Amino acid sequence: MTDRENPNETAETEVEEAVASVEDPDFGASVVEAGLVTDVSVADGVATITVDLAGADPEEAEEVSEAIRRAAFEVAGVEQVRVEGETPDAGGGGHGGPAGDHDHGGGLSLPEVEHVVAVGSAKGGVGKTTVATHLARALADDYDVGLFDADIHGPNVPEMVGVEGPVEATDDGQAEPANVGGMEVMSVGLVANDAPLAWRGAMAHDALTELLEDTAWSDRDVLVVDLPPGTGDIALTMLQEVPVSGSVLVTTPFPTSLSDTGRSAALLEENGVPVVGAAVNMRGFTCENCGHDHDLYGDTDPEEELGVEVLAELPFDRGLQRPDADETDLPAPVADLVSAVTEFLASDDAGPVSVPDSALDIRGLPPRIRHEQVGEEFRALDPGEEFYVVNDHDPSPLAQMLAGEVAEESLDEAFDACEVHRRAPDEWVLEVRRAA
Ligand SMILES: Nc1ncnc2c1ncn2[C@@H]1O[C@H](COP(=O)(O)OP(=O)(O)OP(=O)(O)O)[C@@H](O)[C@H]1O
Repeated sequence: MTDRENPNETAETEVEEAVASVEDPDFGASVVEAGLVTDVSVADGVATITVDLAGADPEEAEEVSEAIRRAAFEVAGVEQVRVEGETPDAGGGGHGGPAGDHDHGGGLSLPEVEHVVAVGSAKGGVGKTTVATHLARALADDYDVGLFDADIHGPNVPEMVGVEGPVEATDDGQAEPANVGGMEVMSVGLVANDAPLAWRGAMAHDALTELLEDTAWSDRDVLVVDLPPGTGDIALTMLQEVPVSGSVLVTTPFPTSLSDTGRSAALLEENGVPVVGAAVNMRGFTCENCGHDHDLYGDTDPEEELGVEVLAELPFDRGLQRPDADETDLPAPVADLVSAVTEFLASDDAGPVSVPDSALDIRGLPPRIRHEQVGEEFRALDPGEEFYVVNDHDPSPLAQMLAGEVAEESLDEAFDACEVHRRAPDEWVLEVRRAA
């Protein structure tokens, strides 16, 4: 540290003084003295004022936020004002911080992970772990990959990849993942055997998400998560809390497995979990003696039954029962799956699992303030510049508002790109690029 003055210090003092002129309606004192303003910062002409209005009446909170904004705008050099923090609308749990830190307001924080791909199945024993481990191992040829075994009922991943627990703890108390040829692996089956009670009943979900979050992952391009079977309780909650880029469903071609998996796909989509498609496992087998192909479950049409794309069809083949660590040529169906997942991750559909720190997080702000802040920042954009807004519900109407009211244009004229992504039930991202 040097003694040099913070170049923004003067601006911050001025903004604080301006904001201090706003009165707390309950006590008639300055909002600063009343402790309703918890932080003021100014950088590049953007003043960010953090407030704690969780205890205020919603209407009053809206008025105070608006008065604070207007006061800050009066300060010379301030071009944009952000009011962030806790308001009554946020239910006491505001989301004021930057959106880029993967904090999902009750969700999981996985700052080291670029993309999470969840592998799940509506039924047990259909080959979910087999598919998840093949996928992770094959992706690890080109990417930094993590594999998390969230299957508390049958944590088979360690056996599939040939590692044993218990894993060690790092100096700061995190669980050190096992390293399998550069791929990092963590499993319920790798934690000490003397703590299994937490893995049952109501506590299982908390214990599982804690293990995922408290694993000392290095920077990972992709984290493959092997989910517990079913899409009830643990699996669905897990999917809602983890910032999942895409999920892969595993099914056999058996009719009931297909109909259950189709329902699971619909449920996931309804809950904002993107479904990349399905891997149909044990599609048929080639007899070692007669050399003929046999269909194990009859002639079903998985794609029609599932309502999602079939990414790969894996035969019943003992050679597929575990991935080969030294494999140079991927089995064809595994290669199909990997290329479908890779293509998805490179597409816009995978969404911004990480959004930039500059994103405007309007969750928890009173509605009028939300619209004003979004409009103001959009007006300040240069042509071709990108803009991210994080909201707690579908921000599509905001895009309409920006195009119509702010730019007085149609959506196509206003934006070169306009995407809505749902990262978690209460975390939606609007990503627009202003027309060049
Ligand atoms: N394509 C395949 N060919 C041959 N055997 C397979 C294939 N897929 C899975 N198996 C075998 O079927 C069994 C169940 O597979 P797996 O453990 O992957 O299923 P799962 O859906 O993860 O099960 P669980 O619900 O218990 O977690 C394993 O013994 C596995 O080796």
